[in-house]
Amino acid sequence: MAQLIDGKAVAARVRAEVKAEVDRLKVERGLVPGLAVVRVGEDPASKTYVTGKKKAAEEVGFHSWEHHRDSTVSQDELLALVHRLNEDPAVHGILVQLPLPRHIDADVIISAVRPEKDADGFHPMNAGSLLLGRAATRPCTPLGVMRLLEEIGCEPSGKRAVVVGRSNIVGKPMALMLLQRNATVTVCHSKSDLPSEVSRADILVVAVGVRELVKGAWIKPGAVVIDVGMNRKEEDNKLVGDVEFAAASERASFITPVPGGVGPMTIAMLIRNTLEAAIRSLVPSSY
Ligand SMILES: NC(=O)C1=CN([C@@H]2O[C@H](COP(=O)(O)OP(=O)(O)OC[C@H]3O[C@@H](n4cnc5c(N)ncnc54)[C@H](OP(=O)(O)O)[C@@H]3O)[C@@H](O)[C@H]2O)C=CC1
Ligand SMILES: Nc1nc(=O)c2c([nH]1)NC[C@@H]1CN(c3ccc(C(=O)N[C@@H](CCC(=O)O)C(=O)O)cc3)C=[N+]21
Repeated sequence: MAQLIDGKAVAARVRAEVKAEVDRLKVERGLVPGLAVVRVGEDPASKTYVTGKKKAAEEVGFHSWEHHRDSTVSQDELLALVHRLNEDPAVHGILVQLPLPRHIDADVIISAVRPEKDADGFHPMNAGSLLLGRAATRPCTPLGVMRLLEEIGCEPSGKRAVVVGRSNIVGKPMALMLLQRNATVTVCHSKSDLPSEVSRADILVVAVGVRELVKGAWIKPGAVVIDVGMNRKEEDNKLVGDVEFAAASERASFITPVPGGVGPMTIAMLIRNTLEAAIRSLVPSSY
C-alpha cells in the first residue's frame, strides 16, 4: 500500500518558511513583497484559485491585489494593465490567471510581463533559462513537484521518470527539471503508447486533465506517482485526478492525493517565487 504524500502539509511548511523571511525583510529592509493577480472573466475555477492565491499571499504578510476585468476586455486594455503593474515598485510578482478569453493572445500577455516580476515563470526568457539550466524563476507546479520528491527522499538521479502531458506550464518544465536532476526522462502526450511507457516509470508525473486516464494496473510496483490532474466530477462536484487513485495506491510506493497533493504546492511555490522577486528588487539589475 502506497504512502500518501501530504502536499497540504508540505505547502504549509513552505509558506511558514516564507512568512519568517517576510517578517525579517520587513524589520531589516522595510520591504513588503507584493503580488498582483490579474483575472479575466467569470470562470468559477479561476475565481477559486485566485482566491486561494490571494489568501496565501495575505497570510504570509504580502501586499496583494486582484485586478478583475470583464471577459470583454480588449487585449490592449489588458496589456496596459500589465505595463502599469510592471512599472509599480510595490508589485514584485505578477500573475495573469489562465486561461484567457479566446480573443486575447495569451502569449502576447505573458511576454509583456517583466521577466523579473513573472511569478509564474511562464515568460519566454524564464522558460529559456530553464531550458539552458540557468537560474531564473521556474514554473510553480513542477517546482512544487520537485519539492515533494525531495520531502519523501526520492532522488531522481539515475531513475526513469515519465511525464504524461507536454504543456508549457506543467509537462515540459517538469521534464526539464527532472532532467536537470539526472533522471532519464520520457515525455508522453496524446500520441503515446501510454500503458507501455507508464509501466517503465520509477517516477511518474501525470498532467493531462482527463479523469482517471492512468490505470492502476499500468503502474510499476514501487513507483512514485505524482498526480497533477484536477478534474471536477459532474455527479458530485468532487475533484479527481488523472490517475486511478485506489488501484494505483496498491502498487505505488508513494502517491499524491487529489485534492491535497500538488495543488497546494503550486500556490506555495508562487508565494516563494514572489518573495524571491522582492528580494531581487533590492539589488538593481540582478536578474
Ligand atoms: N495542481 C495544480 O496545481 C495544477 C493542475 N493542473 C491540471 O493539470 C492538468 C493538465 O494541465 P495542463 O498541463 O495545463 O494541460 P493542457 O491541456 O495544456 O495539456 C494536456 C496535455 O495532456 C496530453 N493529453 C491529452 N489527452 C491525452 C491522452 N489521452 N493521453 C496522453 N496524453 C494526453 C496533451 O497531449 P497533446 O500535446 O498531444 O495534445 C497535452 O500535452 C489539468 O487537469 C489541469 O487542471 C494544471 C496546472 C496546475
Ligand atoms: N497563470 C496561472 N498560473 C497558475 O498557476 C495557474 C493558472 N494560471 N491557471 C490554472 C492553473 C491551476 N492551478 C491550481 C492552483 C491551485 C490548486 C489547488 O490549490 N488545488 C487544491 C484544491 C482546490 C479546490 O478544492 O478547488 C488541491 O488540489 O488540494 C489547483 C490548481 C494553477 N494554475
